[in-house]
Amino acid sequence: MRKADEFTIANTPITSIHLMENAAEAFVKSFSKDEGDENKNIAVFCGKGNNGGDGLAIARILSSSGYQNIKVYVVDFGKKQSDDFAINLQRLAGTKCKKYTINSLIDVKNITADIVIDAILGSGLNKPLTGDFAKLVQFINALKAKIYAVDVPTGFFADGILPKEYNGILAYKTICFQRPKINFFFPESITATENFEVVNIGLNENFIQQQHSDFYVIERSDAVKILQPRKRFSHKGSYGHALIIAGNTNTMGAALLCSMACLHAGAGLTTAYIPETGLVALNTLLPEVMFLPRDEYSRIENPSKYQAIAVGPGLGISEVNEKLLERLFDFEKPLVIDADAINILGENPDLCSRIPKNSILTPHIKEFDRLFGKHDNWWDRVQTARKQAEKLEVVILLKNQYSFVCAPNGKVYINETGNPAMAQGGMGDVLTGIIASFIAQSYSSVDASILACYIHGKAGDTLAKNNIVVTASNVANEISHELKNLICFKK
Ligand SMILES: NC(=O)C1=CN([C@@H]2O[C@H](COP(=O)(O)OP(=O)(O)OC[C@H]3O[C@@H](n4cnc5c(N)ncnc54)[C@H](OP(=O)(O)O)[C@@H]3O)[C@@H](O)[C@H]2O)[C@@H](O)CC1
Ligand SMILES: Nc1ncnc2c1ncn2[C@@H]1O[C@H](COP(=O)(O)OP(=O)(O)O)[C@@H](O)[C@H]1O
Repeated sequence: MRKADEFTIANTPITSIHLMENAAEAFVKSFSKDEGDENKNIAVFCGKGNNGGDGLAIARILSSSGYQNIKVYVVDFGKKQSDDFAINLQRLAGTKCKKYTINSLIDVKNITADIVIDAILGSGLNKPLTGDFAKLVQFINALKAKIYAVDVPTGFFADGILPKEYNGILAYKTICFQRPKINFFFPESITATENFEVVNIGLNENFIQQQHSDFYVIERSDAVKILQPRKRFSHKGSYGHALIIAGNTNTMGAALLCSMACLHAGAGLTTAYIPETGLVALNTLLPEVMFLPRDEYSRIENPSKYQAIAVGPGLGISEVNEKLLERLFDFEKPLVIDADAINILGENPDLCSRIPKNSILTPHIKEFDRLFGKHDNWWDRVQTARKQAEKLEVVILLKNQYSFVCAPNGKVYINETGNPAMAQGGMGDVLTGIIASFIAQSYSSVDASILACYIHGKAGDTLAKNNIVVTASNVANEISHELKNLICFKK
């Protein structure tokens, strides 16, 4: 992002001070949607770098937009000021904002505020907070004001391993510029900021796109690009046959949910390879899905007739299922590997080298750590996922509120759709069914994973507009509708 700032400044008529003005305006636009009351006491804390420069410009723009009670606190603990900070300090002089300087902690004693705007340190943070900075931040957090952070909460590292003990600003919301910081996608960031919003500040988009980065946020346009319309004269054979190997006596629901999602995501044919005890439920709930009986003696006679095979949801961990997984590996055909199939691999790590290339593994955090070892932070976990995806030549879809699709070429696609209403059992089974469906329809493993993640979360988002909780079967039923909405964006 720094390079993009520099490029924009050097190659467009935009100067760095203009860019700062854009950033401040974008911040105020978002802030004033949330905080319409112009009489609240707002304290803007500004460091002396560019983050502080943003803070000064924000205070001025808020004041000229009608906010009445703005106090600006310049944090002067002996750091050098940036040029754009200095310009904005001059510009503040003509406004109604009251300005104070904090040279030491003695100066903060009587500060009170309803709202704090934190512009002390932003993306320039290069070491953990200590000394006066740490104490000041502690004081601000204790004000119990609603804190809005500018670009990054002070003390929060935008990328890299987050320190175990976070001692930075506890923001209600961070309004960040142009692109989200990678660390916002990790659960550890919830301490630093409850929410974040990305606002456009006019950085050169072409340049950002050309920059080398292994991390991409999945956008609707990506999903639209991947999704293919159903063609004239096509028939069920055109959309592939998916085999769902899932379910057990007590966990038949997993097989049903997975098959249901596979159906609604458009596979031409779906067969559930489940124990006989599931037959009645399958026929009752999903008459379109075919049945293949599974017991310890059964074999998949003709694997080549399936364009996609998913294995694992509710399968159970047993020697029989371990053998089943080994036989599947012998087919040397990409698989969608979820839940107990991953747990079986966790218990038999030697099997990993036999996973067919281009398979897709869909672990949640616990399954991931069982398979690849315990991790105590998400940054490392995602790095391991990347390494393993490259080494095993598979896609690893690490599931969470934000899921990470780690491709065999080292790229990571971050999915932003989905919400806490979806935090209920069976949701992952649905995702597996959707992926299997897309593989059956001939999408590549990476494309199928990206599209499935996006549409799964999008379905959850639509349903969460009117429901506090969204069940897995609701999501499965919504998929086809979401795909139809998406295809409408295709030119
Ligand atoms: N570029 C642009 O055009 C645009 C940039 N924008 C804005 O700029 C922000 C980045 O600004 P920035 O690079 O000036 O860094 P910033 O976060 O203000 O801090 C700098 C100072 O922090 C210090 N420091 C570091 N760690 C520390 C610690 N632990 N404890 C104490 N001090 C510490 C470090 O000093 P040092 O310790 O290295 O001597 C340095 O002096 C970005 O977040 C966005 O808000 C927008 O306006 C859009 C246009
Ligand atoms: N808070 C959330 N926000 C977004 N997605 C969520 C959230 N909670 C769960 N999900 C999604 O639901 C799925 C849960 O998967 P998993 O834990 O394997 O479920 P199960 O094993 O019950 O089927 C994942 O795709 C995950 O991304």
